[in-house]
Amino acid sequence: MKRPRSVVQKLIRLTFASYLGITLVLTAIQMAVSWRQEQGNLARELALLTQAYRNSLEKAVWDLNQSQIDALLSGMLSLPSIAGVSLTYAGHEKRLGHIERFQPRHVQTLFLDLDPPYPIGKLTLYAEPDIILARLRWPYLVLIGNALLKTLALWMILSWFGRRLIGEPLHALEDRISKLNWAEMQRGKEQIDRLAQQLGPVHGDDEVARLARAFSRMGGRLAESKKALEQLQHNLERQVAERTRQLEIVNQQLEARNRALERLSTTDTLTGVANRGKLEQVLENEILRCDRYDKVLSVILTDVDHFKHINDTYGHQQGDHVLQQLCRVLEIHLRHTDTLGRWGGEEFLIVATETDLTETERLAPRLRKAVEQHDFGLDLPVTASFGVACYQRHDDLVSLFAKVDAALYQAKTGGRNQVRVVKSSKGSRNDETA
Ligand SMILES: Nc1nc2c(ncn2[C@@H]2O[C@H](COP(=O)(O)OP(=O)(O)OP(=O)(O)O)[C@@H](O)[C@H]2O)c(=O)[nH]1
Repeated sequence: MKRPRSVVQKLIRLTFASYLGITLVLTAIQMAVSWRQEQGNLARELALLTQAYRNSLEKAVWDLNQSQIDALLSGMLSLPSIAGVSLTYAGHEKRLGHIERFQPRHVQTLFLDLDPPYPIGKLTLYAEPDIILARLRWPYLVLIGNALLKTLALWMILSWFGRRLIGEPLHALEDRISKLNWAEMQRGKEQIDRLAQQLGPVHGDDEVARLARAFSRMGGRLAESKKALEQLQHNLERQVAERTRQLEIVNQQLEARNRALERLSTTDTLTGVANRGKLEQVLENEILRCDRYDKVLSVILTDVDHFKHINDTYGHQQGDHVLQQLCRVLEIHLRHTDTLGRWGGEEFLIVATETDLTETERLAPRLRKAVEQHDFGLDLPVTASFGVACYQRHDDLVSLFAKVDAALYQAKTGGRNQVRVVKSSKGSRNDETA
C-alpha cells in the first residue's frame, strides 16, 4: 500500500538536501583554500631548503668539488618533498631523481660572493605533485567527516523534532477530523461535544493546536447548520406535501365541475337525455364512421301525439313530466351504444349505431308499444308516432334527418301512434303501422 505523503518528511528532506548542498560547497571551498595554502607552504619549504644548502653548494661549485656536489644533491634528494634535483655549472649539468616526469618547482642561481655577485651555476628543484595531496589527505578526511557528521546530526535532530512538534500533532488533528464525520455530526451538538471530550483536549498554543481547536469549533457549527438545514428541508417537504394535497383537492373539484359543465352543455336539463347539440355531434361522427368503415346506421324520430292537448288539459308541468317519463320508457329498450336525445319541443331522436334497417324496423314498433302501454298517470291515453330511416351512402346529417322527418310526418298524417319507415333516399316508402 502506498504510504501517505508526509509534509514533515518533505520539509526534513528539503532542509537536509539544502544543508548538504551548502556544506558540500563550503567544504569544497575550504579544501581549495587549503590546497593553495599547501602550495605556498611547499614553495616556502623549497626556498628555505635551497637557502640552507646554498652556501655549501656555491663553495663546492667554485672549488669544482664533485664529491661534495654529489653529496649535497643526494642529501637534498633524500628529503621527502624533493623528487629531482638538477645543477648546471661550468658547462656541466648534474641531474638526480625523476626530472623528466615533473615540472620544476624552484630555481635558484648560485653566485660567487663578489661585489657585484658573480653567477656560477643554477640549481633547480622538482617536487612530486602528489606531495600536496598526501599532506592534505588527513585534513581533507577530517573536513569531509566533519561535514557528514554535522549533516547526519542535523537529519536526526530535524527528524525527531519535526515528528514530535509537527508530524504527531498533525496526525492527531487528522485523526480528530476523520472521527468527526457526518454521521456523528447528525446526532447534534451535545454528541459532538461528548466526542470531543472522548478525543481528549487539544494541548498547547501553537498553530497546529489552534488549527485543531478551530476544526472542532467548525465541526460543531457545521453540525448545527446541518441540523437547521434538515429541519428547514423537513418543514419545506411538509409544506410542499400540504400544498400538493390542497392542489389535488382543487383539481378534483375542478374536474368534477368540468364534468358537470360538460354534462350540462351536452344534456337536456328537463329530460336528462342528450341535447340537440350533442345529438348533432353524435350523428355527424356516426355518419363519418359509416362513410369510412362502411358501417350501418339507423335513426328513429318520435313525437308525442297531441301533446298540446295534454299541456292544455293538465298544464305544462304535467306535460314536462310526460316528456321525462317518455324518455325513461324509451331508454329501457335501447342499447348502451344508442343515443337518445331531444331534438326540440316534444320531438326525440334515437341514433342507433351499427343497427340496420331490419333491426330498427323491429325496434321502433317495440318502442311505440311500450309508450302506449306505459301508465303516465293521466286520464288521457299517451301515444307517440315514430319515423324510421337508415343511412345510405353519401347521406349527410341534413339528408338523413330529412328522411326520418318525412317518415314521422307520414306517421302523423297517417293517424298517429304508428311507425313509418323510409327505405330509400328517393322516397320510395314501405310504410308500416304497428
Ligand atoms: N310541457 C311542455 N310542453 C312543451 C315543451 N316543448 C313544447 N311544448 C309544447 O308542445 C306542444 C306541441 O304542439 P304541436 O306542435 O301542435 O303538436 P301536438 O299538439 O303534439 O300535435 P301533433 O304533434 O300533431 O300530434 C306545444 O303546445 C308546445 O308548447 C316542453 O318542454 N314542455
